[in-house]
Amino acid sequence: MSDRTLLRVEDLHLHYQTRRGVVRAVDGVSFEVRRNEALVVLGESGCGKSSLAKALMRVLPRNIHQVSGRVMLGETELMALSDERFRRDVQWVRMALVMQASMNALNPVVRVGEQVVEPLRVLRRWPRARALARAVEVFELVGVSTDFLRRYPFELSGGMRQRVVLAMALVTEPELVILDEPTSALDVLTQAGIMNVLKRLKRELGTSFILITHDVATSSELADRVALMYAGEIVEVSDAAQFFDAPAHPYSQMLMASVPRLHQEQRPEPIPGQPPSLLDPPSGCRFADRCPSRFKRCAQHPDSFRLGDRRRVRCWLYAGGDER
Ligand SMILES: Nc1ncnc2c1ncn2[C@@H]1O[C@H](COP(=O)(O)OP(=O)(O)OP(=O)(O)O)[C@@H](O)[C@H]1O
Repeated sequence: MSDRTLLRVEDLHLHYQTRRGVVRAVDGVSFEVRRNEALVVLGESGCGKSSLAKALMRVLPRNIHQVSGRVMLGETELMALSDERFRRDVQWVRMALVMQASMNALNPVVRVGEQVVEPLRVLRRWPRARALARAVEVFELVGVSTDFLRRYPFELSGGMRQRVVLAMALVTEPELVILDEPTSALDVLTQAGIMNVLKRLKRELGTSFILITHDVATSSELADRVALMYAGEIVEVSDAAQFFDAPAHPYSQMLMASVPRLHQEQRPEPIPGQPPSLLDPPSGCRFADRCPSRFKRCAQHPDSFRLGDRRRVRCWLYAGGDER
């Protein structure tokens, strides 16, 4: 692992048990995040993005069928830690998660300042005054007036509540912050404000981010790297500039062609068809049914092929590269 690598995920699986069978929400996912890097995990609804975040952060529902793989945070092998050690040393300490719609999950009867310092009070046992002094710092960082520390969530707009949730994630100075659709419930202007805060945080704090989104426009704002998910797998992971300029996987190409753009002569082309069910995904390439480039070999499950230095594509078209 290069010393710039903060997180390395190898062959991560998260399968759920349901009455209808096993749902393979995360099905053999590998990627890495460097220090001070933002990786965007992009993909359509239901492809397994939130499940990936939950598996990394060990926020798991009860109906787990399988969770496996290797996750290294710095020198720490996370999957080998007991729940107790994980909670004490990693969760909210080195790695924080801003869950989807978490701005609506703030406790309505507790002042936001008290909520923001809770990780410090509970995990670090900081006295109240010291913790509140840190809250002032993080409020300034995320652009919320410190007058708001004494307010209740209902007194804040959606955008301000989202910043408060971000402040809560940052209060312990984690090395990695995972953000699951942090702007999807907000209007366009408020979304832009949050994205600007994230860009500034990345610049000023040196924190690494995993930003989960279904929205190509949002992803292009912050991304250094992009991992595109499809039906529980990562089909392409590459530098953001490469991904947006010259996407390699046929799904990446079709996704980019489906996005409306200013100054674009061609009309956006929606991708025909539907992703397969994760209950019983096809044994070959999961995108084959929708892929205009499919050929005989796509009936077999493709490996992830290396294409240049830090790019990998799960598609037989690239089988000439080094297999892994
Ligand atoms: N606890 C659970 N039990 C069974 N199936 C689940 C559970 N949680 C999620 N799923 C299923 O796992 C698959 C992946 O869901 P997940 O929420 O991770 O996707 P997503 O890409 O984050 O989508 P969205 O953006 O809509 O949340 C979906 O088919 C979903 O229905």
